[in-house]
Amino acid sequence: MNQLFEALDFVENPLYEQIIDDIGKQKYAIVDHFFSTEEVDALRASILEKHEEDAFKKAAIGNKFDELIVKSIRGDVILWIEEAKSNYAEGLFFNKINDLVGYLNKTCFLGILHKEFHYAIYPKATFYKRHLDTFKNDDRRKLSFVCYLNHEDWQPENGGELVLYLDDNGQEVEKVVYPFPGRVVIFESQILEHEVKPVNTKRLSITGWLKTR
Ligand SMILES: O=C(O)CCC(=O)C(=O)O
Ligand SMILES: [Fe+2]
Repeated sequence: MNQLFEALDFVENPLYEQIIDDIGKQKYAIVDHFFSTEEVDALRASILEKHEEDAFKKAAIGNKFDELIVKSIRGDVILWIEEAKSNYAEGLFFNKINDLVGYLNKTCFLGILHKEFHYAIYPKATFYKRHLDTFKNDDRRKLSFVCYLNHEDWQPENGGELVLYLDDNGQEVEKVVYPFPGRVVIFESQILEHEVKPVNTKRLSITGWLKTR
């Protein structure tokens, strides 16, 4: 009887189904307005407030690299977000993430047990060179998740495009994604190489990973 109720509990979500379909077919999904204008505004206020508090650290790659080398690879500054200490805006963020993860786990058997997210600010003239999001000897990151917190009037000329390097029957194809506010990009961490092109204006985002262990 309990099992029956659990089955009845499941409501198909067309947006999530589209995401699952897209990732299955093309290794990535792009969803515009995943976060509402109100949610993006709240998260933007939060990222900027925390930046002012100087809580951001220069993004580091692994931990042994020389700072100069790091800078030549990536120039963003990041701040990890702790769900347990969420403010109002972060609470809205995690509500949506947890709903999506619950759905993925119910329908795709992905076994996402952990997640990690950080704010990222790319100051003018910074970038993140082409890379894969998985570390050597660590394959726990399954899906990469990026959500943009830029202003409503963000223009393509501001730069900072995310470029996904796709494989089209052995041919490399570039998929250019503009960091428009509310837009979310989800992709297979172990498969898709990608980069962030140099920005001409400060670029705001949350990046994270859904992990198996
Ligand atoms: O901000 C983006 O569009 C991608 C960021 C990224 O690739 C990373 O933080 O690993
Ligand atoms: Fe990345």
